[in-house]
Amino acid sequence: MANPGDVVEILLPVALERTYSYRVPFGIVLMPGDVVRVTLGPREVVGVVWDGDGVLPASSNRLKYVEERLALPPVSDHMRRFIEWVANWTLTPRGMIMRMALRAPELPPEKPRLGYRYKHEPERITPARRRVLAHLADGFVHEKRALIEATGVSPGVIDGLVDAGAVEPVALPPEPPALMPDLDFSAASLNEAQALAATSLQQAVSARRFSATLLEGVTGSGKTEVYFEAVAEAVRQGGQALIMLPEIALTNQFLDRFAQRFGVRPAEWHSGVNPGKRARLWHGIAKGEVAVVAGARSALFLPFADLRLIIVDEEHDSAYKQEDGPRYNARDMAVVRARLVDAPAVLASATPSIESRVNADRGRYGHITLPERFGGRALPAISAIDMRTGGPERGKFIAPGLATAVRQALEAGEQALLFLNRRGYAPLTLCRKCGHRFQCPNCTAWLVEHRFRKSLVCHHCGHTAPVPRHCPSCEGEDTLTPCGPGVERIAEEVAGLFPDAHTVILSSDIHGSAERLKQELDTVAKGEANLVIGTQLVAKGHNFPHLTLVGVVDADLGLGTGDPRAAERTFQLLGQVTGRAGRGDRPGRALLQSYDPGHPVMQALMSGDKESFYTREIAIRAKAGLPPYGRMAALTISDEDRGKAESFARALVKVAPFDAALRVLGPAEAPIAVIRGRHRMRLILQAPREFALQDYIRAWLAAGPKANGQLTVEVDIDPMSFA
Ligand SMILES: Nc1ncnc2c1ncn2[C@@H]1O[C@H](COP(=O)(O)OP(=O)(O)OP(=O)(O)O)[C@@H](O)[C@H]1O
Ligand SMILES: [Zn+2]
Repeated sequence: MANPGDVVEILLPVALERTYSYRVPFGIVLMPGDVVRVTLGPREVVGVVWDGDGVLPASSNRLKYVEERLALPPVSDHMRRFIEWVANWTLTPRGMIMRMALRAPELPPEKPRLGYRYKHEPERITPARRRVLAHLADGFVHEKRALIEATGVSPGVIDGLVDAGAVEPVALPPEPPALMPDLDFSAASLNEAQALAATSLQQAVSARRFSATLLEGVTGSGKTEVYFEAVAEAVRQGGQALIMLPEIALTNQFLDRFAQRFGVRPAEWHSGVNPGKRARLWHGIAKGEVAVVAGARSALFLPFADLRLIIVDEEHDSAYKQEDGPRYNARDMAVVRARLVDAPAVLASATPSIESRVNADRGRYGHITLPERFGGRALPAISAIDMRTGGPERGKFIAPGLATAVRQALEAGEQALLFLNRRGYAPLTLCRKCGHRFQCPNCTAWLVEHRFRKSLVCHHCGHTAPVPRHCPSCEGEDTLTPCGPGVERIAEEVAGLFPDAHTVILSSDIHGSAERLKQELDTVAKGEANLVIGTQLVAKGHNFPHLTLVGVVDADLGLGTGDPRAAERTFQLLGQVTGRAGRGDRPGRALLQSYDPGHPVMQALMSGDKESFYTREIAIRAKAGLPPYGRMAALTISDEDRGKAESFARALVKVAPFDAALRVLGPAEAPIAVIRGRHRMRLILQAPREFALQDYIRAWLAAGPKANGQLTVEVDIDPMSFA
């Protein structure tokens, strides 16, 4: 506790490691975690009273005073430790992490909600007044907005009725930020395996201590139903639960399923929630009034008053890794947060990450499996179309075998999905006459043609240019040719093959808004569209009951990338997308178009022998010392001037402290050598599992050359993307 005149340490939202000393003014007492406003140079900033730092001697009498303590819930002890943990892990200044935890605290002044009640007939009556009075005739209090909507009158009409004393205004209590789930609304009757799994998770919640459990169940086995019961347990005990989802999976479908179980939707937390709503939720969560939050990565930093369970659904999803700002993996940080609050974490997936599988195999995580689909439904039968022998004619991308299967599905009144993880029309455009290729002026990347938008787009910096009529290099007319397919080109081919199908394309760039995309997903779920063409966003967690056929247009797409997780990712993505088939009454099947159907990933998918895939992949990782058997970090040094970036990277490598256990690879140009005009040099660090990688990097960077000008050094611990 700090009294007036005392010196306190304040953590400020700036990119510096240290805290700042201020003096406590008269009239207030400060505790660690209190949120305060202070001046920093010419600025006013919001900071948090921090503990544990060396306090400056009270004699330094030039210290400024804290301006005021804000009327916000203090940042809890848990949250402060979590902030320290994430900062330390990602090598990010603590203040920048703290900022994420204080993201939406400014509560807009609560607008008084007014309602109206009928009192007596006015002396003067008009048709508009009559409509209002008729609506109020039920004797209940009606909210102004709802009343206006229902009657179509202007607000003045209501005000007039109030002035005439005919209608009485009533103050309504503020709307709650989220409705309380009804635990007994409609519990699913679980099958035996599900019930066992649910009981075990409920016990973990009741134990009130940290545990981590991998909930591994095949697609359609009912993982969601099972973890809902654990959520119910946390709420039954008066606590809160957080369900984390890859952002795109926060669909109406998920929210509706929650509502089917609990009567209301959960509170949603992601970038699309409007600021007013966010602020009210944030405060409701801090007060413990919001019981269940379904959220994306950033939900980890919410100020839960009494968090008793964290679910990470689709835990293997690389969308959990934040790739800019502090580079953290929300799945891993969820486990950390659970440990700090002594609560269980449940990681759910049909195709777990190798990391989580190894943790489960070693007994560090609990392991619950659901080996079968719910309701006796079979997993889809998966087979390959060998593109070397059974491929389509030149310039086409759908093999005759796949076209036939689609036709059969459509004729049977079923739904088919063609999956290609590539947005746009064509990934490369070139001139047939002179060979000119369209490249982004800011990046080492080809421009992707987007035919719907009639433009060439860079997927790295967003650069957009109209598709020209002439080749800019040789002036040739109509010589430009698209190379390779994106989903739009598949849609074009499909339109020729199946002109009568009701086709939708699901791709993140087409729908404009998340709301529109949610609507499109709903039309698919309802079976209104019978032919779906989609990128990876259709793969994640959706339940399309009418879907019986999945065709993977290019199953080899993710394999040749040199990324140590290429095989794992491909296995997960294809396992996920093929798992959309046959979830309803009719059995499903999937066809993989591949030039290498003998590849272990294709073989594992076709045989359904998931275990042999994991065994093999884990052995490869162990042998090569790759994660999770070894640790990795990537340093990206970038500058507008290539020479500067390169000489800085070389200078850095020269001063790397020697350690026999550590390997420093590079510097080498990053695979995408230039992004947004910045040249990127890459260093990769490989170390044994127990190596204190963060400490090493911290010491190294502190001793190394100082970044100046606009040169930046980005550190990525456990990198997921090597682009
Ligand atoms: N006990 C149950 N009673 C009724 N319906 C169930 C039950 N268990 C699962 N289902 C239904 O089976 C379907 C698949 O369940 P769910 O989506 O929970 O599976 P999942 O394992 O999460 O799948 P995925 O990994 O593919 O996302 C859903 O429509 C769900 O409502
Ligand atoms: Zn670009």
